[in-house]
Amino acid sequence: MSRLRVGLLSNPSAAQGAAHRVGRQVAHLLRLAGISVVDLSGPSAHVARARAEEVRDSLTALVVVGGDGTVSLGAEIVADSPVRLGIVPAGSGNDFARALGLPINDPEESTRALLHALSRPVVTIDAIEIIATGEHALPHRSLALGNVNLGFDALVNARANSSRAGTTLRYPRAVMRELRSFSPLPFWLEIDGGERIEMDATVLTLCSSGIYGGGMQMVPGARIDDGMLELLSVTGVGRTELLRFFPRVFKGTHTDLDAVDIRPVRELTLGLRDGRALRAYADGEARSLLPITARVRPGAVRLLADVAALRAERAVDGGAQ
Ligand SMILES: Nc1ncnc2c1ncn2[C@@H]1O[C@H](COP(=O)(O)OP(=O)(O)OP(=O)(O)O)[C@@H](O)[C@H]1O
Repeated sequence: MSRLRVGLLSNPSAAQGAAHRVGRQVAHLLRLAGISVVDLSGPSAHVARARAEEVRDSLTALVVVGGDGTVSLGAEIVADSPVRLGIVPAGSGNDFARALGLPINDPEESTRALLHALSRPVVTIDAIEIIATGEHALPHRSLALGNVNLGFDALVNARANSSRAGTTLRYPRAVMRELRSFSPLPFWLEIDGGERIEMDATVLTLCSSGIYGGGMQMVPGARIDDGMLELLSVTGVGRTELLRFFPRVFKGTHTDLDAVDIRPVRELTLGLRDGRALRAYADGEARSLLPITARVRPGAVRLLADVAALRAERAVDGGAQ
């Protein structure tokens, strides 16, 4: 038996229950490969987190089985520790896994990739720290690995998460419902500690991976390991233009439109000028109400994935298409 000890946290609610079965399969395969596996899954995210935090320092890696929400839960548990974060995509959207180029819907291939990465050099990636800064806000801090949604797509995310529609229809339906009543949001922003500026934006997203919403390539050039974030804003567009804009984001061809601006950012503080209650969403999960500060935490998470090999594979696949 190897001395490697892996904690496995599968989210029984991800992808409407499918992740639990995948978690059991991955645990079995890891054990067959001689890895000591401790199951940290729990009936709630809160219980699973407590179990994982209790044993964290005895682990080589924490493997999370679920979607983007479970990945960010895992990132919060291992951030700033030597424990590596392994990801088995088993959620509905799996956008962060897509950004990494991980195998999707293939537990055996996922396990092979984890075992391979255990013998490869450690790769670190950036995290995004989100802090509530409102005068009356309860102290709240969370981490995300993918993106923080602050505009139209935060409203869409809120609606999609509360929808009973099936996974494929949930997001497009929420887009259509939100579009009916949407008008640009009156933000104030302070970028990298600079002066306060005003911006009426439709879409406003702080990106590390740049991919969300089930494969939307919002910022195609974003990198998860460059110590920077990208602030994407879409301004000056009405509902009809926004409707035309959305299909383009799946190919990432929207970035040359005049309405779209992408700028590198390390830290962003923002709120709404009209004092409306708007909640930020990150990696598909509800976070703090605005105002918030969100900042990059360079190299905060050590990944259990051979990112270089995954990138090379993607380049070959891309070239072959
Ligand atoms: N027992 C549990 N363990 C871990 N997380 C849980 C648990 N029960 C509920 N959750 C919550 O499940 C929610 C959704 O998880 P996740 O994002 O992984 O799946 P998904 O929504 O199907 O996938 P995606 O975000 O990729 O579309 C998260 O808010 C997470 O906190």
